[in-house]
Amino acid sequence: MMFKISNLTYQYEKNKLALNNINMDFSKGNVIGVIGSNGSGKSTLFMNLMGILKPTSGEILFDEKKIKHDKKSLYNLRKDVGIVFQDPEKQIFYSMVYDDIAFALRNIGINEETIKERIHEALEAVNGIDFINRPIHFLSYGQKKRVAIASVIAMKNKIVLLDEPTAGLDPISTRLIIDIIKKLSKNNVKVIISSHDMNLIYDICDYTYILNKGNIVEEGLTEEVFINEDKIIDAGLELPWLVKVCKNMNFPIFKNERDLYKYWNEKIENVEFIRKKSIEKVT
Ligand SMILES: Nc1ncnc2c1ncn2[C@@H]1O[C@H](COP(=O)(O)OP(=O)(O)OP(=O)(O)O)[C@@H](O)[C@H]1O
Repeated sequence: MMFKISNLTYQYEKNKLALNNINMDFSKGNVIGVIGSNGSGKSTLFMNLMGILKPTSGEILFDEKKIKHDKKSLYNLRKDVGIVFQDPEKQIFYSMVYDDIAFALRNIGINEETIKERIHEALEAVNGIDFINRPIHFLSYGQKKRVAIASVIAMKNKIVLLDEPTAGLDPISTRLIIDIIKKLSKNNVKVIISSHDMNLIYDICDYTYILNKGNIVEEGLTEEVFINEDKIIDAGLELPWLVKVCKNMNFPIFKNERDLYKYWNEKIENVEFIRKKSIEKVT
């Protein structure tokens, strides 16, 4: 059950390509990152994947079949693929949280009993069970975003697209979202994240694509795509802080903070050991 994109081009206006002949294969990772600066084409890509936009040329294969844009095909596609838009307001259809999450589930014919269970489960997962009977417009931006994520969790999609999942969120909510993404991945849901938050991508994606003005300029295992700093800078991005620190300290490049501290503490202990030994020798 996977997306494969070949030679996808998308054009909103004449003489300007929002996506220029791109190729992607989402079987290459479990949590896939798509990074790029403002206007690089990330949202356009996601809207093509959801069938909201139709490729100008090239094709998107899902499960080895070309995506079709008739009502029935899109209905089937969206049973498997869910999206959380950057702006949670875009995703709200009903005034009450419960009904809003229930909407998509009712749409695919799930019974009310199961819907109730799924809504509880999904809201628990985003730490938002308190919102269940609240009107959505009473919620803050970050709370709305969590409701939007609960909606896709409740759908039990096989693939989830997250457009800037942590933009505008405080550190606690950001950590919560990271945990949710890790949990989804553990449950074999493929997660595709678009972001210009390099730290987020470095932390959770195992495979990453870099978009620059509609072109894919780099792709690979996440640890490897950040090796070429010039390409990152050229794409209007920056290195994740961890990579920057490791690089400038001439350390090996670590994938997580814990390994860096472990390495540093061992180094310090070593230095301490040598210092003690040298004192022993002298005395
Ligand atoms: N509805 C539209 N009509 C015309 N041009 C558009 C439209 N939407 C996007 N574009 C153009 O397409 C290009 C890609 O935009 P897109 O929104 O996909 O970028 P993005 O990477 O998601 O940006 P951001 O990080 O700001 O969300 C930009 O040059 C943008 O100006």
